[in-house]
Amino acid sequence: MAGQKGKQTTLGNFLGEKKNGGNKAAETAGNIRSYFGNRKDKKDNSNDKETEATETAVGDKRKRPESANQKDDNDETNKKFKADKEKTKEELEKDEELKETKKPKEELEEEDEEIKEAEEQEKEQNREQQEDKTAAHVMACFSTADTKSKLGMTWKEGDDVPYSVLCKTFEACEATTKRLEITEYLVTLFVEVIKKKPTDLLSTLYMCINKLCPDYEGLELGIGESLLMKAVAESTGRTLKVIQKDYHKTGDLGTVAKNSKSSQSTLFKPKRLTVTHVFKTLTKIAEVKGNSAQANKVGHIKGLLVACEDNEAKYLIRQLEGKLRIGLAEQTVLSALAHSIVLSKPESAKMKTEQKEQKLTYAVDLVKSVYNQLPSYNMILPALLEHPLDELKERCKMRAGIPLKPMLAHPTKSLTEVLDRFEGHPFTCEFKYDGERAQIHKLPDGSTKIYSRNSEDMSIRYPDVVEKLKKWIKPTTSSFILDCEAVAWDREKKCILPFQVLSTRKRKDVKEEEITVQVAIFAFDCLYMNGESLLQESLRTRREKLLEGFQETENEFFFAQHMDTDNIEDIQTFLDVSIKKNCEGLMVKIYDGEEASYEPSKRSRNWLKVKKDYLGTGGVGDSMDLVVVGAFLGKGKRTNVYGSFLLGCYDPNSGDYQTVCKLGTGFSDENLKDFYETLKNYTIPTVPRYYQIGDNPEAPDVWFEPKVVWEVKCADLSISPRYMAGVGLVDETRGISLRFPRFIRIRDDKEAEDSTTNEQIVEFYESQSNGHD
Ligand SMILES: Nc1ncnc2c1ncn2[C@@H]1O[C@H](COP(=O)(O)OP(=O)(O)OP(=O)(O)O)[C@@H](O)[C@H]1O
Ligand SMILES: [Mg+2]
Ligand SMILES: [Mg+2]
Repeated sequence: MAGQKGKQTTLGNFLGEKKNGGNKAAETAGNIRSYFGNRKDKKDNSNDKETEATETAVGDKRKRPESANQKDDNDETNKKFKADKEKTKEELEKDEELKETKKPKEELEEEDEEIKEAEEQEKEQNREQQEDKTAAHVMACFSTADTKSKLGMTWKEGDDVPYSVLCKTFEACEATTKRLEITEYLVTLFVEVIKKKPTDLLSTLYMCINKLCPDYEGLELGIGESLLMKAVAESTGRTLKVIQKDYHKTGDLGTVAKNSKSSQSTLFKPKRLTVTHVFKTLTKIAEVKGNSAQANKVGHIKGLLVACEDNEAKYLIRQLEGKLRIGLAEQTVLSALAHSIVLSKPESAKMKTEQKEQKLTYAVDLVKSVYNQLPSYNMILPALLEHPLDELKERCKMRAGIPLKPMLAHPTKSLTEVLDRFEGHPFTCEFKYDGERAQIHKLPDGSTKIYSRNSEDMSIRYPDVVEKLKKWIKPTTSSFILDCEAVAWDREKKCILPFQVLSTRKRKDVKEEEITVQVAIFAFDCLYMNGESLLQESLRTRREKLLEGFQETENEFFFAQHMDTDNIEDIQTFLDVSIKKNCEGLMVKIYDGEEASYEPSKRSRNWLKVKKDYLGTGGVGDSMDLVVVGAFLGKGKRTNVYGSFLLGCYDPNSGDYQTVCKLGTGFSDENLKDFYETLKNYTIPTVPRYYQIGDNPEAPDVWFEPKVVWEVKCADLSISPRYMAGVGLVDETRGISLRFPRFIRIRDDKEAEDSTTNEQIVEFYESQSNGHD
């Protein structure tokens, strides 16, 4: 626990720290970095402080005449000026009169609240954009020279990229919490790779995000600890017992491997590792199947470990574990990639700072948006390396067969909240079906695929759906991507069955003749049709395409029920019907205009979910999906199983899990038995370094790897020194915890990294009618 406290302090130091770059550009970077540094504890600062920090960041931009910010400002002023000019004198006088009439205090407070909320929303939306712009500004002034020597990038042009260079970059990234600094390291690495060995860029990039291929290809690392410990022991000549003991002390097998290596004397020096060799071997390890798979894997791992030097063993082991956890968010990697493509082009050296900055901003927007539509580096990288940026969109178009990350919704607590948020916008209501998200693709060659919300191939899970799907398609429809929910379905009674029934369906090796749980598909969106992307179209248009291109088929395929009205009574009735029909509530979506476009991978405010269970509770608005990180041994009736559990949420910025509550209710005896059996496979000897556990005197009896995700409801949320969720965002040292949490169900469609994030927990906390403290 002491280690955890230490971690908080270190974090604090980093946030305050400003690195000295030595030149002017670095100074600007320093200012901007301190803005980014504050991101993590954004909300624990007073508002003033935050505005000040933001202004430092934006300040530089405002001075430059052509900046995008200023243009926006001007546009706004012009619009207002025009509008004012069009008003008659009479109207203007009336305006003045209105201003002078004093409003009652409550009304003013309410307005204040509204303004605050609107501002918050806008801030959130602008934040990412602002970060991209700031990064572009810094990178335009940035020279990779200093960073290059720090990261030891001295290998010869044409040679393979050494693994040591990658590991030094990882080390530098791990030592900071600042996104911008991480971007600098990555850009330096990528630019160098592009210049010296562009064919190594793909493996370098995959190694940075610790993946072997796109998610839909389904090849994953994540070697069990016992196997890794065995390999470490065998390759270093230390006993397994000593390795285990060391692991218990540090909580990081990577560090144990590194230390074991340094205490070992080698007689002959094996050839230094290269990124491509390690990547290929990792792929082999992930692919090995069959009887002697274990021995085969250990063999490969040992082969790599023997050749490791310095900190290489540390990162190699972490890569094998499938958790690099050095704070490299995929968005940062994407933006670094875009920057390095621009900066590695010879013409960029001749560009003026401002021009370069524009080009960088353009590249980041472009690469991110193309990646959203075609999430495959295998396809994007060659286009980026071999062709002009301007051709990227044309060359890398969305296509059937490559799954998109689905658009997600924001929770709300009441229909009035929905009406308030969507005021002035046409919107549409749909039933919210309670099943599993399914993205259905039909490729031009006639084959079909079904993907989960995580882009996993679910075609083998739903062979029955794949088989039937041709009947639903009208002859004019050749290729498509549909966004749907698969729900358990009773063919006799012709009704939806609860989620629990669906979850009893087998996940693997499903044979059509053995299927006991039937599913029906409810389609609510059409993202692509006959070779054309529909993402930019409004929901109205996309729905039209859906209705035109498909036909409902009894017991198999339906269009999501919808109703377009803004009458609250009608919506209420529609909601009641949805519940009667075994749905969870409603999804309310903006229907027309730009905001009605489909935003892949985004939790958008243009889609709101209203769940019946949470209406009028004044509480939280939605359930949470949390990771089981530890357990307490049961007593009395629960002897021999775990009696209660410690749960955590995910911090995507650091890759850490932060504890959020202890959970002991909502389980059946059956559940507890099952969970004991499953979870005991994931026990680890000590609390890992990527768990932030706070100052809780009640430590669990066992710790688990972050594998199992449960859906949990709670009465409300409060600040607590015992838990760490969102620490630094609302309170400097304390986190947020769930009060009266209750187990709802397993979420085996979610991985630990898809669980509720620290920022979402903060949002839930802040949206409570009255926060407890
Ligand atoms: N008409 C609909 N439109 C969009 N999504 C729908 C619809 N009906 C059901 N869904 C499902 O609702 C999900 C969103 O709400 P839900 O609360 O179930 O989210 P979740 O799966 O717990 O994930 P998260 O809480 O992260 O959003 C979608 O991902 C989709 O699977
Ligand atoms: Mg759901
Ligand atoms: Mg949910």
